[in-house]
Amino acid sequence: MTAHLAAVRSHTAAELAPATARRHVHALPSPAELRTAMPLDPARAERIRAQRGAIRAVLAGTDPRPLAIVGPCSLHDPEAALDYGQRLAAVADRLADDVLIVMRAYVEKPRTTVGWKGLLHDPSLDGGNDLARGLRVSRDLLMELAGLGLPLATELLSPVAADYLEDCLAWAAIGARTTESQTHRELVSGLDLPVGFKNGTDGDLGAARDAMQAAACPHARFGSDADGRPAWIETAGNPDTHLILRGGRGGPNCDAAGVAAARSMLAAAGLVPGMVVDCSHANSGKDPARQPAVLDEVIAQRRADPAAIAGVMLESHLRPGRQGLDAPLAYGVSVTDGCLGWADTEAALERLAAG
Ligand SMILES: O=C[C@H](O)[C@H](O)COP(=O)(O)O
Ligand SMILES: C=C(OP(=O)(O)O)C(=O)O
Repeated sequence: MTAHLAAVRSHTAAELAPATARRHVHALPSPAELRTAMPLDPARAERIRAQRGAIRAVLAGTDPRPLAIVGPCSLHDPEAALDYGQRLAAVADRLADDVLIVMRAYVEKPRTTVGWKGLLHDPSLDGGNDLARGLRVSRDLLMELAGLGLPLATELLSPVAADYLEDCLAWAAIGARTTESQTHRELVSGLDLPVGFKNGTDGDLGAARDAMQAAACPHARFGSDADGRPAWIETAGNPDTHLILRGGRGGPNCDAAGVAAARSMLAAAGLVPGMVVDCSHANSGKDPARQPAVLDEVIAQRRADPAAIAGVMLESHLRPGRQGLDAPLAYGVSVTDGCLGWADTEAALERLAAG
């Protein structure tokens, strides 16, 4: 050991990472501690492994059913999330021969500037930002939802948080704001689950293509081990990534011409053609009432060419629309992007299954 390293080791952790005027450091349990305190039972873990395989088969085209990633823009109320999950699980069972339904269980939200960042960051929805409680509440909710038998989807925003939640997930997204991030591409390279990369908020597809190529390769990255110690992590590369068309500043990109352009880009790069269309965000102009029309356009395209689009994403909650956090909250209404209500969601999934 060099004299310099010995000197560093003689310092306490607090001395090395002091609070400053610009930051205050709070302790968290390690991923191993949280997972040991809140273990996923073996039956659920086994089912999640099978769900990952089922999603891979749809994306590879060996299962002809469409994938439907459906659920709230964000989960803010565990009771409403479980109520929603129970209804979705019943529909997923009923339509299982014709559509593979996965629940959006988003506990982290990327923001354009600032705003509520999700249950994981602020479980009390009051700006208290108790991330330690956010981890417990989020893991508890994901485990309960997984217990309903639904495959779960989330956006992986904080690479640190992924270590605490990844085992509960059947699918993950890298969002439009982070698809270009090397850190997120390296994270995906080490994940053993299918992952969708969204096109950029400007509508650029190239960043998602580059992300898929980068994530398929092995990497060496900085991270921490299960006990929270700093670690150098070697990742093997993830072959199970795909594109998510979410539209961009120029408008939607999921019409037949947009899908054809995306397919030829993927083919030129030698990437899997199975893509997902996000019927919300810029493809609906953030107007939830337009999601069914976007879905119908996707269904028509699939009818003409079943291989054109592997799946869809819908933002949906128990009740339609959205609400702010500055007034008493109505039950089952999104606190982030506007969502379809339950009746329209069920009707949309039935059309997708019939299509
Ligand atoms: O899906 C959610 C939002 O579109 C995304 O988190 C950005 O939200 P914002 O523009 O309201 O910050
Ligand atoms: C934030 C989301 O989407 P995007 O990254 O496309 O804005 C989302 O799906 O919740």
